[in-house]
Amino acid sequence: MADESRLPVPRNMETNLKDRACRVDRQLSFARDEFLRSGEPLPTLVRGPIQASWARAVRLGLSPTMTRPAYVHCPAGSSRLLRVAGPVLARLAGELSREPVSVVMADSHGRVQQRVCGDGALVRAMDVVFLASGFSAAEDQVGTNGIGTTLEAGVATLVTGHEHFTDELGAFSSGGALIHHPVSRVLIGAVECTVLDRRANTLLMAFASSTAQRIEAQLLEDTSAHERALFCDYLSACRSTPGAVLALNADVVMINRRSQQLFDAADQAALLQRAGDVAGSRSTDTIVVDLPSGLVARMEYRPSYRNADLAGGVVRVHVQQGPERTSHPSAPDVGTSPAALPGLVGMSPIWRRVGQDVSEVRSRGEAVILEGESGVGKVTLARAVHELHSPAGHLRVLDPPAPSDLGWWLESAAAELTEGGGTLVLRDGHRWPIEVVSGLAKLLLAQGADRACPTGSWVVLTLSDIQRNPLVDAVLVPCFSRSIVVPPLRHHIEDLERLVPTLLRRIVGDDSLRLSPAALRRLMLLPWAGNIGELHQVLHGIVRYRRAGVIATSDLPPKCLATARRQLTLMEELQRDAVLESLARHGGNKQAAAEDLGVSRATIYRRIREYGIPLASPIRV
Ligand SMILES: Nc1ncnc2c1ncn2[C@@H]1O[C@H](COP(=O)(O)OP(=O)(O)OP(=O)(O)O)[C@@H](O)[C@H]1O
Repeated sequence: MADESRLPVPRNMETNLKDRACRVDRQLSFARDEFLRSGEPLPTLVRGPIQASWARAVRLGLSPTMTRPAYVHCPAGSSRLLRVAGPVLARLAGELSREPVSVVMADSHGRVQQRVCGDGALVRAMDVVFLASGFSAAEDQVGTNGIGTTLEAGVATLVTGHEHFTDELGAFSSGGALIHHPVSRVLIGAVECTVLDRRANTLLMAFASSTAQRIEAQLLEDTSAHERALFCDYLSACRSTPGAVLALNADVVMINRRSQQLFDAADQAALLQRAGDVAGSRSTDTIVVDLPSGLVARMEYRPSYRNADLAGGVVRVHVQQGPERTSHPSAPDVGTSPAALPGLVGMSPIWRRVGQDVSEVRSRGEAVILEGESGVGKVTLARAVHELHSPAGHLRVLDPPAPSDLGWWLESAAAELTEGGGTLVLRDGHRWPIEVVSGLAKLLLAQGADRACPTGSWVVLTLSDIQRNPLVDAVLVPCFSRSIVVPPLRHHIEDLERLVPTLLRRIVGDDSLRLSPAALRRLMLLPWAGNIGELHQVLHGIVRYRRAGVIATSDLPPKCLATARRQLTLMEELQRDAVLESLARHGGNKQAAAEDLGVSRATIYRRIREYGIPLASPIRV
């Protein structure tokens, strides 16, 4: 029998098909322009999933003209998905070597991990629109497209021609399919088949789906081997250790009976969280953890391998110290650390160490840079060290100057430097204008403040370790002999137990308001990107509603109820808050929240899991 796909298409039929496809694409182009102008989709011309995707792009403020998306270099073998799917994609590359079609695979965040394509023209066209390894194809970066929209909608999606949100992608059509972990069914990526053709072609989706299935089958084989290797290491640790043992990787967690006997549920959760933080590491590590119950535990982490691949990690846990601290809300905030830095709260080893380092630098009179994220307590630390060493001395904190105050600011700095005997804190140097940076560098060099300070004035410059100012790095940093990093709150989260009562007392003025142990445990799970400053703001917000009694978990603001395991980007925080607010509006109904946000129920569940949004807790806005 003749192969029908090879039969010639009659000429006039081919022309009719082409005409029809061009007409449909012109209509789509018109509908997209109308949508961008009026914000109203034309439902008869635009399919529902595409309308929802356009609406999301507009909500995120994306431009219909493509800008360079985020880029993260992903070397070969750098992720498990890449390593396992590699052979599948290599086989496909062979099969497709003469076809004008490409296969693109991305991780669950939409970052392109690999692209295979044997057609030179298509490769060049994809390079122009950044559809290449390392670049993000997430919907929040490039709008509607085969990968991003499939991930966002949580279902296989076809995007053709002007259904793409950006003009530049309008020449392509692509079908995307999801890749799930074959055991846990967690979403781990997406695969897209792309052609340089505006005409819809559902075969693209079928091809993408079958590629995703091939990758999942390969993952299943790999998973069993990894988990067997991890299990062997776990058993051998259990046999050689009488104490608690945990083993984990991204998919499984094993915990022995001894762990359950030694630790209560909150301590186990804290141990697992800490273990999760180190579990991706290839080197052994030992960390000391203050647990919510007051126990102090030492965790010894050892990576577990299958051949050269990391299969997970095994952690042996030893209890170092029994509960010793009071959880009474009025734990004193002065003199609590052995270094006895006045007004400085925190007993964790890392916090005491930084206090000691700054204090030693002050003893030698050396000018110092305190570097760290916003709100970590750089100025508070400088103030405390000043109080300890020269309580009668004079302390001046100079905030970044307003443009009209540059002259005044430099004069004040010069006066402080010459007066001597006190402390000058120059705050947030990364935000200073050029005149101040160079003016201050001259002053410091002239005053001899580059090394031990002859005048006795102790100079402290605070800098962000994230927002760098190249001029400050080049001109001002060399004027200081020491630089000390002040750790983010998440690195000494155990100090929260003392910080919260202190900050509440500062805000309310007495001890009438305290935090319940459950609410404290919840706060200890948060990443605190804005650090102690953010904690202060959150407590301030709560005090507006409750001025006395006990703050329960339900009194915490929605963002504190979500517990993502990693630091979220600004965009992710916006997405998390949108889900939280929508769930609150719809009484926790996920279907209604999904419809409200124009995403699938699967996406809502994925976000809930990824951003740690609690399902059982009451959510209020
Ligand atoms: N160890 C601490 N003990 C008590 N309060 C603290 C501590 N660290 C910080 N705070 C409080 O947290 C808030 C932020 O601290 P601070 O202004 O010192 O941070 P910073 O790192 O200098 O901030 P920025 O980077 O924004 O200049 C202040 O309200 C401060 O009182």
